[in-house]
Amino acid sequence: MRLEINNITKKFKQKTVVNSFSMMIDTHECVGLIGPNGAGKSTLIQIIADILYADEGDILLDGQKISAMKNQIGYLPQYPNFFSWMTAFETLSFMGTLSGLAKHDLQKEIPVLLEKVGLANEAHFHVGTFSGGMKQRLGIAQALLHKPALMIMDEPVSALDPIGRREVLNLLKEIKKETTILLSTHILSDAEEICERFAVIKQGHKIEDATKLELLERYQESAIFVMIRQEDTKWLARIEHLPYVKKVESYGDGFKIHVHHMEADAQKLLQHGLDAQVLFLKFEVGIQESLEEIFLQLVV
Ligand SMILES: Nc1ncnc2c1ncn2[C@@H]1O[C@H](COP(=O)(O)OP(=O)(O)OP(=O)(O)O)[C@@H](O)[C@H]1O
Repeated sequence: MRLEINNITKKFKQKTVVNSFSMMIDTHECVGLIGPNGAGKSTLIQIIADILYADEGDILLDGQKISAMKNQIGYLPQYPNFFSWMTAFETLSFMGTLSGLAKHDLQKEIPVLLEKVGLANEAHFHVGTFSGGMKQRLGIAQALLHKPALMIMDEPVSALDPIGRREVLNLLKEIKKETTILLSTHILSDAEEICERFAVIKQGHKIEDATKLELLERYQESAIFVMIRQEDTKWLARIEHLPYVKKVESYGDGFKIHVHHMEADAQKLLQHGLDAQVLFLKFEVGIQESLEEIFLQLVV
């Protein structure tokens, strides 16, 4: 399976909310579409799910227009809508029939799916009695009914409480073993738990598309973290004027020393400190930012 998102642009009146967005997703990838509120995630997701038309560009699945490949896609909207008076079983049966699945296949498949999403014991309970997490798991079951090759989910966990969030994230970890996933979220830690790759969208533009490792490497700061004794802090005033030191600042329990060329300058700095009889309690080369910090730098 290969999903190609080619130069998608979407305008609402004069406002461009998705701007020449391109990306490729291959089988068994789990990609997080990350962006702040209003970045254009839902709009893009709906275009991929063929619910909304793009003004420009096209979406191809295995080289075919998405409209001809809809049966390969499972879509979970941001706010799935259910009839509260139907049971979970009836809901899946109703939705399955609407999407053209045969009744006898549904009778066999629905119990398997309810088991998979952890709702086997609630199969005959009314959806109106379900928690947010249970409804979202039912939504996932519905999206999986026709065994899609690609699952597209719009903010699947953002609105849930911690328990519901945990239930759904655990379920997604299982589903990703057999299905390709694209999910949108404005909460990076949700995507971080299940996705290996992140596409960052800001004001409709794709501003980053990288794996976790690539992001961490790309945004690693050229800085050295040192912890020294109080009596050695006068050394910091001396190094501020060295040509290879850009800036010295307080950082946590110690100091961050920004340099030009991390490894070479770290050697020089260490030597300089040792010559000045500084006792280093900690000397760390390269300060690793968290993904959250990188994301904030990108979108703010
Ligand atoms: N039908 C519409 N008509 C006019 N403007 C719209 C419409 N749908 C979305 N927008 C606007 O497009 C922009 C992007 O909205 P979108 O819902 O795609 O963002 P999002 O990244 O999913 O945000 P959120 O996380 O808040 O759902 C917003 O400014 C929104 O107000």
